[in-house]
Amino acid sequence: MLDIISRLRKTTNPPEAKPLPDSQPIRFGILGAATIGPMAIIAPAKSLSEAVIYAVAARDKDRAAQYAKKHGIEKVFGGPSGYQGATQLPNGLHYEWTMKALAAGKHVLLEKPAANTAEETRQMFDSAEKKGLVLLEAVHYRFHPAVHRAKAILESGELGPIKSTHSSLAMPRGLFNPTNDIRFNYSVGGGALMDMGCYTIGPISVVSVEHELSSPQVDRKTTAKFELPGGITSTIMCDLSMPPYLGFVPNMPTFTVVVECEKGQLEMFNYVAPHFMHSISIKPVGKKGRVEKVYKYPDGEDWHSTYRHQLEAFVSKVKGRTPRTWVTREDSIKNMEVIESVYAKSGLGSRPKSRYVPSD
Ligand SMILES: NC(=O)C1=CN([C@@H]2O[C@H](COP(=O)(O)OP(=O)(O)OC[C@H]3O[C@@H](n4cnc5c(N)ncnc54)[C@H](OP(=O)(O)O)[C@@H]3O)[C@@H](O)[C@H]2O)C=CC1
Ligand SMILES: O=C1OC[C@@H](O)[C@H](O)[C@H]1O
Repeated sequence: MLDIISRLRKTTNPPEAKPLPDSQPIRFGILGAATIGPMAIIAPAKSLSEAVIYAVAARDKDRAAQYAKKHGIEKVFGGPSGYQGATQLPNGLHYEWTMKALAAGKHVLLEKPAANTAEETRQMFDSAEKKGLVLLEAVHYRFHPAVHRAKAILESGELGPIKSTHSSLAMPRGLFNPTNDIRFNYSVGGGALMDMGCYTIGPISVVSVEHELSSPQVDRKTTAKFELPGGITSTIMCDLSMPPYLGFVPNMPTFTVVVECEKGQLEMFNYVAPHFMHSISIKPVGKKGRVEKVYKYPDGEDWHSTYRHQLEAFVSKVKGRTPRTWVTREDSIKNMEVIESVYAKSGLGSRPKSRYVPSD
């Protein structure tokens, strides 16, 4: 327990990094005075010598100014040059503001899911490639050593070939307000599948879908079954507002993946935010099981969050180095294709395409 508190404390309030003598920090401008900002980029940047949160832009300048003051950000709105972008806007605005940032010559760290459609995602990556800029969808958990370890166990053959996977991501009712949270707002790209389902899928074909709706086009909860190459089946469940157990006992958030293999099972608890706490339970058939926990890379710290590893990778890429992990153009496009295929199968349809038309 003390370990968890200590990690949490250092993750949210990390020691400040000193500038490097031979490398200029990359200056970031944040688009949106967003809730996720402090955890996803502001705190991580404090402990990275090569990143500075330099500017924040918001629709309401006063709000941006308050946010800047609270988080020690120098510029409000920022200028057209000299900093890179991080878009923390609702999903439906990712395309417009990423295209604008790329057009202004900025590298972009883009919140998940990449956009409302696969076609918009393709266009953003085309634009970034044309201009030689870095664009990364923030699928942050993929950068954490615990997730690398779980993958390595599965790839080692210890548990044999994968037969099926089941991933559940669910938040208790009351955490997000259905009347004003972006997650429940169709016009800005809401839906459980967009918000949390985007973490659960890969290059897979949907077989069946069930949704529970919070409004006519917004899935509060989605469960879907997929088929992967090699006869592997995969199910996902994502819920923005789990009803209380027995009608009154609040649920804990659920972030679990279970992988059934021919020679055993791997279950990872909290794969989305493993830096707080996680466990990887390995249960080989007929043998004693074990639990592994991996909080750090050999050259890292146990309080380095998924977001901090992600930011480090982004900065490395911008600086021309090769990051340990990357989320590719193909990953992001495929993810959106699968999300759209699930919405198509359920009849809800894709989230609305952006009306923004890029000028070049
Ligand atoms: N990586 C992660 O772990 C997480 C990622 N996310 C992702 O980050 C993004 C932002 O999420 P979160 O911080 O929770 O969102 P917020 O509710 O804080 O909204 C983010 C920003 O979006 C703008 N905004 C809010 N509502 C509207 C609206 N109705 N129309 C237009 N703009 C609006 C506001 O910009 P302004 O400040 O200009 O008013 C706001 O600051 C999403 O894409 C989400 O999927 C979210 C949580 C966790
Ligand atoms: O990590 C996350 O967990 C909760 C979600 O609602 C959020 O948007 C997501 O990114």
